[in-house]
Amino acid sequence: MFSLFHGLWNHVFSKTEFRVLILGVHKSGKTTLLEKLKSIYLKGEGLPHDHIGPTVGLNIGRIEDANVKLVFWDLGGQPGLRTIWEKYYDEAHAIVYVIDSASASTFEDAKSALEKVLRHEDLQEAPLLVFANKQDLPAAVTEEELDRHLHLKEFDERPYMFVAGSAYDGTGIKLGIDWLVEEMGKSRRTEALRTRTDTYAKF
Ligand SMILES: Nc1nc2c(ncn2[C@@H]2O[C@H](COP(=O)(O)OP(=O)(O)OP(=O)(O)O)[C@@H](O)[C@H]2O)c(=O)[nH]1
Ligand SMILES: [Mg+2]
Repeated sequence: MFSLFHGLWNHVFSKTEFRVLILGVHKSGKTTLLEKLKSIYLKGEGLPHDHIGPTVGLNIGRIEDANVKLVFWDLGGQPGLRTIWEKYYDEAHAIVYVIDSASASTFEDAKSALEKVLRHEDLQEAPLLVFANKQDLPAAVTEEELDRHLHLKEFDERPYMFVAGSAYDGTGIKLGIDWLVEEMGKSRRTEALRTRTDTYAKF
């Protein structure tokens, strides 16, 4: 009887947990974004910019919003490390793809790496937030210019949104996360992952 009530209690009151991959080419600002996310949602400090080096392994960040728990996986974006990304696709509910909007010379690489991510069958239907980072720099292009450059609509049907922002000053972050949480809440991918977990739980 206790376990029945316990299960019911958990079902009604526990927060849904979503796993979000933070991807993008090296130096686009993924880890800085993760630290800013933590400082905004956990109201702590987060690592100072000058303490953040290139990521080689995996950084994990956990935050809680009003109704959900979010687990972020931040991976290294150097070319030799991108093969590791796909090990995490199968379990992820959504993707945040970070682009350095002030570095036009990296756009082609960012585009082809993103195309590869979106083509992968383990990430089907995962909502995509493209974070046009470093808007605090004068050279930054707008999210519309970036959208035009990447031509995502031409090959992908999944829900996606471009948000301009800065991992330094925090602009765009809440807007992007609110959108992502809403999309994950109603996405077919979330439904598929939930069904899979329920099936495993029966065995
Ligand atoms: N001006 C500015 N610089 C930023 C911003 N976000 C990150 N940076 C800088 O960009 C550089 C790369 O930042 P990281 O967060 O290490 O980039 P990353 O994408 O995690 O890089 P890898 O781990 O190598 O893939 C650092 O010098 C950061 O301080 C931003 O919003 N504005
Ligand atoms: Mg990093």
